Amino acid sequence: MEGTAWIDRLAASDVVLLDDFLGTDASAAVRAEMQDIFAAGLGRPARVGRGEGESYLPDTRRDLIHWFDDVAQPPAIAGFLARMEALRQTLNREAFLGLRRLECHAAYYGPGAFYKAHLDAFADGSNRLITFVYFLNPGWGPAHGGQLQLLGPHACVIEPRMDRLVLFKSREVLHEVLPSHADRYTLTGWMYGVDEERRRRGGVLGDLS
Ligand SMILES: O=C(O)CCC(=O)C(=O)O
Ligand SMILES: [Fe+2]
Repeated sequence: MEGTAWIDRLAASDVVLLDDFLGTDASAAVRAEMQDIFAAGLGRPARVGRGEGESYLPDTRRDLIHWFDDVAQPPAIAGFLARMEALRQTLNREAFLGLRRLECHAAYYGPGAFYKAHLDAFADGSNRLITFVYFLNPGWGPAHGGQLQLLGPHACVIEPRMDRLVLFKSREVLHEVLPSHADRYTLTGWMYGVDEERRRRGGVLGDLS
């Protein structure tokens, strides 16, 4: 990837697009592993909110997701996660964002699936600071739908093209996924700042990574 100019673009406009993120072979390998995950039935209907407020709201979102935990992932997905971890460290070094960790899930939007307008940061003092979405849809065209629509001052339409990564500020950028008319695979994740609860308890040092 080209230097760190993308960090200035993210700071200036809250959103940045990086095309050809992994390259042709690596992105195709990630897509194949994603297809295996969902073909194996590992996708679960995504829920909205968290903790006791979490619920299945099919009028709000209709994707299937599979969370990655700490155990080993298939090699191409592991390579993607390693790249994202490197980006997290670059953001900390160059932009002093204090991003402590990242989480990521695989998502599959089948025909008719969507995700209505939302912010990714929870209202209860969430520490999600940066959202990333990596698109895995070769041959995408407008008839396939599933565009990531940014709203409000950031309004623009992002086509979910193969090997494209978008990063945006989780608290600032209202967005929605328009109805998909084809299989749509993505890796979506978040980089977290200092845990608010932990900070209140004075345990920040234990959270350093
Ligand atoms: O798949 C996308 O384009 C965005 C997904 C999203 O907004 C989310 O999972 O919070
Ligand atoms: Fe989102």
